[in-house]
Amino acid sequence: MHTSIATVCLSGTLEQKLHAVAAAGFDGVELFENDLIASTLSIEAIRAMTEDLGLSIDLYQPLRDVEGVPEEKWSATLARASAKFRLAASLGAPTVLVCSSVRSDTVQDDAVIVRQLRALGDEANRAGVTIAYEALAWGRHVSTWDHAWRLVEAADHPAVGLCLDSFHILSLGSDPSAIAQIPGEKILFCQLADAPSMQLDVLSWSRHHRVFPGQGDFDLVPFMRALLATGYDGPLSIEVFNDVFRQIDPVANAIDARRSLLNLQNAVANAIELTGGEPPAGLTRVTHSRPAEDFSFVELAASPGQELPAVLISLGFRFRGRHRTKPLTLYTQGVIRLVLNEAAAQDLGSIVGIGFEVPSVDAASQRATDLLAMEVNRSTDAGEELLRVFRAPDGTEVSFAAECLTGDPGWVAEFVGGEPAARTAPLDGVHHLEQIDHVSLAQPWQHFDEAVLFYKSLLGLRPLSSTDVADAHGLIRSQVMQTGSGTVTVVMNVLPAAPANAKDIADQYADHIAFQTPDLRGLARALQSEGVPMLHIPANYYDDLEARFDITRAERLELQALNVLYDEDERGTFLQAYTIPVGKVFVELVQRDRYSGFGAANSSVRRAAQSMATQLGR
Ligand SMILES: O=C(O)c1ccc(O)c(O)c1
Ligand SMILES: [Mg+2]
Repeated sequence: MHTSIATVCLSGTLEQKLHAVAAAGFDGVELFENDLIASTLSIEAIRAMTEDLGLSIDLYQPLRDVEGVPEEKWSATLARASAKFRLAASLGAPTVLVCSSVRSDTVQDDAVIVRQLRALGDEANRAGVTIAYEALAWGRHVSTWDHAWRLVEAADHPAVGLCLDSFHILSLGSDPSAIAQIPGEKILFCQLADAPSMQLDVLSWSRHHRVFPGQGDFDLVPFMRALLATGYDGPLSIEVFNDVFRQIDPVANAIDARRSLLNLQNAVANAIELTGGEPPAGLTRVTHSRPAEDFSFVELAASPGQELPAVLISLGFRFRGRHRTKPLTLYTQGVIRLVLNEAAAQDLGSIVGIGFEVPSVDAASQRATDLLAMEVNRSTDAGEELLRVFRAPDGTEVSFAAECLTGDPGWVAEFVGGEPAARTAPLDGVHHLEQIDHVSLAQPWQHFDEAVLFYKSLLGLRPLSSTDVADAHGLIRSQVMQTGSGTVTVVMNVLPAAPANAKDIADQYADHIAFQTPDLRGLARALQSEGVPMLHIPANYYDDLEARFDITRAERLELQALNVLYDEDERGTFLQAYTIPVGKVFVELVQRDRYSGFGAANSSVRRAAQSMATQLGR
C-alpha cells in the first residue's frame, strides 16, 4: 500500500527529513505545520523538492480547534481554516487533518459541530481539498473514533471524512472491530503508531512515548483488519511523537519506520490468511522465514593479552585453532562455539557478532533484506563458507547459519592447529557446560526500540519481561527477547546516558554470555580449585536469601562459599554465578530447574559486585 510518514517523527530540517523519508523508500509524507512554518524554503520549493524526491505530500496537518467553535469566533476560525486549505492546495496536498477541539470554550453540542464540519467542507471544496477529521484521545468533547464517525456521517459532506489514528483508538482501550462498518471512501487517512503500556495521562503518553508499530504493546493487527475490511486503500502513514526519535539520525530512523510498516503489513496479511481470508493485494509481503532455532556461534572481541582464552579453557572449552586467513580463534565445548576476533572494534561491549541457526539461510537472508537490514560484506577466500551477515542497530553482526544437528558446521574446518573436538570437555569428568542459556548485549539508549523491532522481525524473537535494574550509577533497563520455543534468548540492557566518568562506567556495562550447566555447585567448586576468579557476592546478600527463602543454614553457607546466587519462581529454582569481568565481557553460569526467569531479583547485587570488582582493578 502507499506508505507515508509524518515529518514530526524525524529530527533535522525539513530538507533533511524529506531526504531521509525518500531514502528509506516511503511514497509520501504528512507535512507537519511546524516543519513548514520553520522552514526557509518557499511553498513552491517544498513542493518541487518532494516531487524531485519522488514523494507525494499526502496530508497537511494539523488544523486545530476549528469545530465546536463559539459563535463569536466562527468567522475568524473559518478564515483561518480557509487559508490553510489554500496552502494545502498549493502544496499539492489533497487532504488537511482536522483534529478534535481541545479548547476549554469548545461548544459541546454535536449539532453545532456537524454544522461547522459542513461549512468547513464547503470551504475545503472551494480550495480543492478534503478534510480528515480525527478524534484526539484527549479531545474536549470528541475523543473517540466512533463519536467522530457519527459526526462525519451526519455532516454527510463529500469533502469531509475521517482520519483514524491507531494511537488514539488503542490508547483508550476502544474496540476497533466496528470500524469495519464504515464505508471505506469515508476514511480519508490512516495514521499508525504503537506505544508501550503505561499508567500516564493520554496526552503525555502520546506526545512523548509513541513508537513505531511492533515496538510497543498495542496489537495493531485487529485495527488494521477492521480498516482493510472497509475497502480502505489510502495511505498507511506513521505518526509517532517520541522524544528519542526526535534526537537521532533521521536516515536510520526513517528506515526503522519503514521496516515497521513492512513488518505490519506482512503480519496483517498472515493473520488474514490464518483465518481463511484473502489479504488485499496491496499489502506488501516479506519473505517467510521461521524463527531462529539456536545459537550457532558467538563472536567476541579479543584484544591480545586478554585473559579470556585462559578463562575459557578453565571453563572446559577446547582451543580448536586459528582461522586460516583471518585473525580469529575458535573455542568450543560440545555445541557451544566461541570465536575470538582480534581485529574487532569494541565500542560498547565485547560481543561483536552472533550466529543464529535458522531453518533456511536463504529465506532468513532474503527476509532481512526485505526488511531493509544492512548486509555486511565479509571477504571470503576460496573454499570458505560464505556467511550472510547483517548489522543490528547496536552494531552487532548478526549471521545466519544452517542448522547443524550433528558434529561441527562446515566453517569450523577453516580453523586449524588446535585440538580435536570432544563432545564435552568436563573438568573432572562430570561438570560441564551444555549450551548457551542467553547472550546479553549492551544497547545504546537511542537504538533500543529499533533493536527490539530488528530482532523481532528478522529472527522471530519476542519481547518478554522488562525490568529496571538499579545500580550505583543509574538505572538499567533490561529487556528479555526470546523465540517461542525458548531455545534462543537475547537480553538487551539499555545503558544510562554516558556520565562524566564514562570510562569507569563503560567498563562495567559489559556484554555477557550465559552458559547452562547441570551442576553449578560442582562446577563452581572446580573453578575455585583452579583459581578462576569468580565475582564476590557480599554476605548481606546471603542473609537476605536465608530470610526470603526456605533454605537451610548449610545450603546458605555453601552458596556463599561458592559465590553462587539463588532465585525461585512458581515452578522451580535457579542458581547463577559469574566470572569477574574479563575485558568488557563476563561469563555467567546458570543451573535451571524448571525456572524460566533470569534472576532479575539478583541483578542489582550482581552489578554492585561488578562495580566493586572493576574499582579494585579486577
Ligand atoms: O498531539 C497532537 O496534538 C496531535 C496532532 C495531530 C495528530 O494527528 C495527533 O495524533 C496528535
Ligand atoms: Mg494522529
